[in-house]
Amino acid sequence: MPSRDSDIGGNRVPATPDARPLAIPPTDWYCSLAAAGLRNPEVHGPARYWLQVEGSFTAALKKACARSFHVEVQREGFATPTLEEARHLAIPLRQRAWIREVRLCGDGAPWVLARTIIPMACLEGAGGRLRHLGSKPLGAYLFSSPHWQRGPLETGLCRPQVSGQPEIARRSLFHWGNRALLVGEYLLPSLYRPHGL
Ligand SMILES: C=C(O[C@@H]1C=C(C(=O)O)C=C[C@H]1O)C(=O)O
Repeated sequence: MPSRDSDIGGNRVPATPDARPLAIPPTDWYCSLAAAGLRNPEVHGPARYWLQVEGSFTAALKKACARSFHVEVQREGFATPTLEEARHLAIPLRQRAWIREVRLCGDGAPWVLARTIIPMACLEGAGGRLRHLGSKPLGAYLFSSPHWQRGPLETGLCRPQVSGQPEIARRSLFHWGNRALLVGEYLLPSLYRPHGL
């Protein structure tokens, strides 16, 4: 499996010294909250609200902020998705895609890590804008377009390797005709356990 850390070129943003502990850990995906909840009861706790947000996640996070919301691009560029991601997107297994990893920050602190796989077909025509989002949230683009439709949400259970990494995640495909991109959102405990409970 290609290394996520080494093969993203293009507009790669150098990792900041504190980026490592917040890297996205390997994740198992479940089609229902109930199935994931059998393995991690936290899915049924305060994280449940965030796992079920149907509209723009960015908009929901902005509402939860007392002061400010911002997107920090960790890295983005052409790279090879994992085999599981390629299968999920039904694209050729070694085909490169535009991969974007960001931190979604509320009131100055990282709340969510997000990894988006944008296959070549999505970058054609108007989709070319997806390579130039910078710190503009992807959700603002997806939810303001009449073309993109979200598929069902899956719940992820992460296998954190270092403390402080996300433990719970969600992801879904967004479809435009026969094109699809994959958005994964990895919840940091600071989002649903704000007082470290
Ligand atoms: C898909 C959305 O976009 C959000 C913004 C992202 C980005 O800027 O890369 C990634 C995942 C999101 O949670 C959303 O707001 O629902």
